[in-house]
Parts: sequence; C-alpha cells; structure tokens
Amino acid sequence: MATTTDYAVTDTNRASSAPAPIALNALSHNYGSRLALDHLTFDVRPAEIFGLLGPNGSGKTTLFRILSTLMVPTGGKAHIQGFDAAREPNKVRQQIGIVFQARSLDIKLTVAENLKHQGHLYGLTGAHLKRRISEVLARVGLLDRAKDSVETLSGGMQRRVELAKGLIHSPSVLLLDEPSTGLDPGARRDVWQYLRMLRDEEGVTVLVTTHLMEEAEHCDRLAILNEGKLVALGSPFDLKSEIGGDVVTFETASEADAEALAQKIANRFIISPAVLGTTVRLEREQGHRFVTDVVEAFPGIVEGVSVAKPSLEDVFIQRTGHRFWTESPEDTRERE
Ligand SMILES: Nc1ncnc2c1ncn2[C@@H]1O[C@H](COP(=O)(O)OP(=O)(O)OP(=O)(O)O)[C@@H](O)[C@H]1O
Repeated sequence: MATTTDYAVTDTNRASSAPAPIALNALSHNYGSRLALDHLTFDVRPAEIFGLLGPNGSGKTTLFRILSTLMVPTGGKAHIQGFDAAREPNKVRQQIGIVFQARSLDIKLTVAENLKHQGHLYGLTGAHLKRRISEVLARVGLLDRAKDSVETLSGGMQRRVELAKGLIHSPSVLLLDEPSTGLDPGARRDVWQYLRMLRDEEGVTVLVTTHLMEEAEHCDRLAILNEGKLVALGSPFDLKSEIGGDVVTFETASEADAEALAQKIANRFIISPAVLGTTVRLEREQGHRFVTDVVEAFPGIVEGVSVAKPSLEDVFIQRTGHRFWTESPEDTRERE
C-alpha cells in the first residue's frame, strides 16, 4: 500500500525571474499542538486556475486565510507577487481579490451600490470607480442588473456579484473559497466559465479551494492536501495518468474476506493491493482480463467487481492509503 512517505512532492518548475503569483516556502501553521499545515512548498503559476483539493480538516481554510492576510503563519513563508503575506499585508491586499464562501453582499442594496462600497475600501472614487463597476459587471454578465437590489437575484447571480466585488480593484490574483457551494449545476458552470475568461482574457491567476472532485477536474493544476501535507501536485490529467492502467476493485462480504483476498492476490500475482473496508483495490493494465483471472483463481470470495479509468479519488487513495471521505456517501452528498 502506498503511503505519503513513498512520494516526495515538490515543485520542480520554480520560475527563475519574475516572482510567482503565489509562492509557498515551508509554510506551516499550528493551532496549539495541532499541526494544520505541514511545510508546504509549491508555486502557483501566472494565469492558471489552481485548485487546493482536500477533505475536511486538510488545511484548505487555514491556507486560504494566510493567503488572504487574515492570519499569520506560525512557520515558513507565503509570498504573493513577491510580497510577504505576513510582513507586507497591505501590499498583498492590493494584489488579491477575495471571494469568501459565505455571502458578503448587502442584499438590501443594489448590485452597483455593493460594488461602490467595495471600491471605496480600495480607494477608488468618481468616474474611475463608475467605469470599473461597469467593466466588472460586464465581465460577469450582469450589467443590466446593476440597479436591481441584490435580494432579487438568483443564488448564481449573487455569486457572480461576489466575483465582481472581488475584481473591482483589478487584482492580479483571485482567491475563491469553495466557489460552487450552494449553487445548482447551471450556476456552477457559469462561475467556471467566468473564471476561465478571467484567466484567458485578463491573465488573472485564480486559486480555488474545494472538496469536490468534479470541481477540481476544472483546474489547470492542483495541490492535493491531506492532514496539512501536500500529497500530490500537478494537472488532473497528469496526476491520473501517473496511476497507470485501470483501477480494479473487488467487493467482498467482510473485512476479513477482503484481507484474505488481498493476501491471496499478493501471493499469486506479486502485487500489493490496498484493502479499504470490505473492498480490495489495485491498479493494473488490462484490468478486465485481470478480473477474470482473479475470479477464476479464487471462486466464491468475490461479490462484485469494477474496472474503471483512474479518478482524482484514486490519486488520493494511492497517495494516502485511505479514501477521500471516511464517512458514508450520504454525508458526502449532503455536504455537496
Ligand atoms: N481555530 C482553530 N483552532 C484549533 N484548531 C483549528 C482551528 N481551525 C482549524 N483547526 C484545525 O486545523 C486543521 C485544518 O483545518 P482547516 O479548517 O484549515 O481545514 P479545511 O481543509 O478547510 O476543512 P473544511 O473542508 O472542513 O473546511 C483541522 O484539524 C482543524 O480541526
């Protein structure tokens, strides 16, 4: 079974000249005796959509708060466009736009009024601010709703106003915490379309935190976190390709059966399957052929089989030896 120590995850592509939009160097944070971030070192590249993917408690919010200058790390460094998030928070704040998960709009005010207040916080006034409000609203497709009060907008539109608010001072880096939470599939697609447009047309670097695999699939690159550690770094495609072959699972009736089957497979085929509860899981070229071999070799113990192309969850399992979610799928669905 793979463990985190089998993999040295580092960023080998550090830019040499211009500072990276976001650069972490041995960034650590502990709350008392609890280590929430453990020596994270990686760069986010210019104009990419970068995802921080991890299950509950993996440290996403802690990292988001450090990058947003709301919290000072207990160790290491986080730089944004070359500015130290802990020592130069005001310079960092000029560079970043932040979209929090919780709603930050005043729903009794109009869309334009919300943006005006935000602009004032960044020292924008007069004709320049008016122009910026029109530009960002056009960007998120809501120019015609400028005079409507926020409470009359759908949830997806309100999230787009949040985006416009984060963009009012023309930041080069946009930080979004769980951007799809509470949105229906159509509104989620809209948000991602606007993020891609920002990346492609304005060169904005976007960092999103997420616990949703399908959302992570939209990112150009990902950092996968587990218990504060970086366990994988790369594009979704590359990370899945590294697994090689198919992911094959065998369902058994009990954990004891799963252990027994894994042992038999290991002895017979000289591979090391993982045991996840009552499931035996392994990676194999020509997965469908292997299934037949196993079922014929050990009749009666296998209750179900699956052969699939690797997913990001498989990447997580391979790197950590356990599932992304440890609770029931019902809990997961509720969370989404
Ligand atoms: N204020 C705090 N005091 C003590 N421990 C904390 C505090 N905030 C977070 N932690 C702990 O730090 C670890 C990382 O938490 P964090 O909120 O950063 O994770 P997360 O990935 O954002 O989780 P979620 O997806 O549930 O929001 C967890 O073990 C958590 O219990």
